Parts: sequence; structure tokens; C-alpha cells
Amino acid sequence: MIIERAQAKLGSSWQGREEKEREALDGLFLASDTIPFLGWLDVVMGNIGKIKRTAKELDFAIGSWVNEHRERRLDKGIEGNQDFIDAMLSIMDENNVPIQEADVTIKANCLTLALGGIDTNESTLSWAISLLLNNRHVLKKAQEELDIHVGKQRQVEESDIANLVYLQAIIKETLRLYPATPVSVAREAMDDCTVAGFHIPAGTQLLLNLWKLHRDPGIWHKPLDFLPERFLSDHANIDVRGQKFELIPFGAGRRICPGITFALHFQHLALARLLHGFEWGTVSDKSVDMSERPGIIVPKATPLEVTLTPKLPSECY
Ligand code: HEM
Repeated sequence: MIIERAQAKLGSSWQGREEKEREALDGLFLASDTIPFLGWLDVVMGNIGKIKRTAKELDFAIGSWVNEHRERRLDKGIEGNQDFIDAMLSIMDENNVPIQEADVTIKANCLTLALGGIDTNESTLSWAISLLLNNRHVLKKAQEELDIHVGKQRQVEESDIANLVYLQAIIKETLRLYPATPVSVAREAMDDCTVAGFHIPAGTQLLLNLWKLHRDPGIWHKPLDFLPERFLSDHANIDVRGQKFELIPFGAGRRICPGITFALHFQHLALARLLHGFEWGTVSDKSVDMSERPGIIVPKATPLEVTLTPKLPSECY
């Protein structure tokens, strides 16, 4: 995804680049990000160099977006639809932040949004759609909930989401079965401590296996089954905001994902619009392949192919 977007942004300047340069973008994630003691491997494999080149590419691409926005505002003033960069530029202007400092802040925030928010959201939504296609009774029930609360004459709006409790349960159940980062970001013990009876000396790095935790049969009844209903009955009090340690797809504690609210808004609204606006199908009516590919953001092994048939009046689209 990141590569495709950078490619789209760089447009013609991308053409003709060497394959190895494109591969540099793959170096965006280091082995040591997930398994810190593999840091030496990143140096040996040249990943550090790749990541520096990647950083330059991204800095160039995002810097050009900021420049385009600034020039447009100088030309035409602030009018029409405002996007994230416009909003950030306005805040910087209002606070008289010097241009260079403003640029660094805006670029850093855009990068955070892009790196933290694109693949995670895309992967979660793909798994949710796949699970629903393989569990048509759940899909049907979600569509019925939408028909009751939204009707068939308009699109779903953000304000509808609070009423769509079954839809919210579907997203929780998807995040339980397919947490976007199945292995958490590492933590380092600052002091000697004891975790689950094990002595952990200060300085030890710990990784949490969210995938296993979310499928623990000691916590979850039928842990491998897709059962959104569990979040409306025996697990109704569990949310995903890092307070209930049985379900922590966004992590927990001080370094918990800062994008939770945005991610949940996006997941709920995107899934609701797709369910409400379209009848879904699979190519050749086959069930969806649920196998996974290795990756930090656990991707599907095969691309998801869905057929969508509009089901609302044409003026709603
Ligand atoms: C379904 C969507 C998402 C999932 C499942 C997810 C999951 C996570 C997880 C598990 C962590 C590590 C937390 C920890 O170590 O305790 C994390 C960190 C982070 N996420 Fe997300 N995330 C999602 C969406 C987003 C979005 C939309 C953004 C940006 C708007 C974002 C930005 C970040 C950032 C910046 C961090 C690093 C925080 C830090 O280390 O202080 N994430 N995310």
C-alpha cells in the first residue's frame, strides 16, 4: 500500500526507477522494530541504508503535498473543501509558527497518519469483509440492523453508528481474530518485576502475542469462531481501548495506539456504508480464502475479490 501510494504521488518521476530503489520502500520496517535483538541483522542486510533512502523519498513526497497546499492558499485563499494539510497550515498560521518548523510538524503528522493508519485500517477492513462473506448469516443480520436504523432512502451517517451495536460487535470480533499487529510493539522492563510468575530482570525486552491472547480458550468460548454476538452477551463489557487486557488490538498503556478513535470511526463508517449500500458477493460464489501471509501488519495471502451491487436508490450514491 505504502509503495503504491508513494508511486501514485511521485507519478511520472517514479517511472524508470530501478527496481532496487522501489525495493528500498520495503525497508520501511526493520526486523528490529518487532524483534529488537535482531538489530544486527538490519545492519548486515543493508536495511538501515534502505530506510534512510525511504525516509528521503517520503519526505520529498509529503513535502511536495505541503508546498502544493501552501501555494494554492496563497493563490486562491482559503476556500472550498479543507483537508488535513489545510487544517494544519491554518493552525500553524494562526500561531505564527515559522515556515520551516511548521513544515516539519505537518510532514511528521502526515507521515504518522500514513504509516500508522493506512495498512492497519486496510487490513482490518479486508478481514472484516472476508469474515462476513464467509458468514452470510452475520452479514444479513448486520444489513437488517442498518435497514431498521437507517432505512433505505439515504446513506449511513456517522451519527447513526451509535445505534449500530451489531456492526460495532463485528468490528470488535474482527479485531479479536485479526489484530492488525499480531505481535505487539516491544516493551522494556525498567525495573526487575514478575509477570505471570516469571522473573523479568530490568532491561528485558518483552513482546506480547496479541494473536494468541485473543484466541485463548481460557477467555473466549469457541475462540476460533467468528461470533460478534459474544460482544452483546458474555463479553458485552469489553471494549478495545486498552482497559480490558483480554482484547487489546490497539495495545495498552502509555504507548497505546493514538489512532484508536480515528480507526474505529473509519472502520464503522466504511463497513456500514458498504453493507448498507450494496449487496455483496464473491466471484464464482466461492468462499473467501482466509489464509494469512507473513508480515508485520498481517495481510491476506490472496487478494480479496468482492462483487458489489448497488441496492439503494441511485440518488443516494
Ligand atoms: C485498525 C486500525 C489500527 C490498529 C489495529 C492499530 C494498532 C496499533 C498497535 C497495536 C499499536 C502499538 C501499541 C502499543 O505498543 O501498545 C499502535 C501504535 C501506533 N498507531 Fe495504531 N493502529 C491502528 C490505526 C492507527 C491509525 C489510524 C493511526 C494514525 C492516525 C495509528 C497510529 C499509530 C501510532 C503513531 C502508533 C505508535 C504509538 C507510540 O509508539 O507511541 N494507528 N497501533
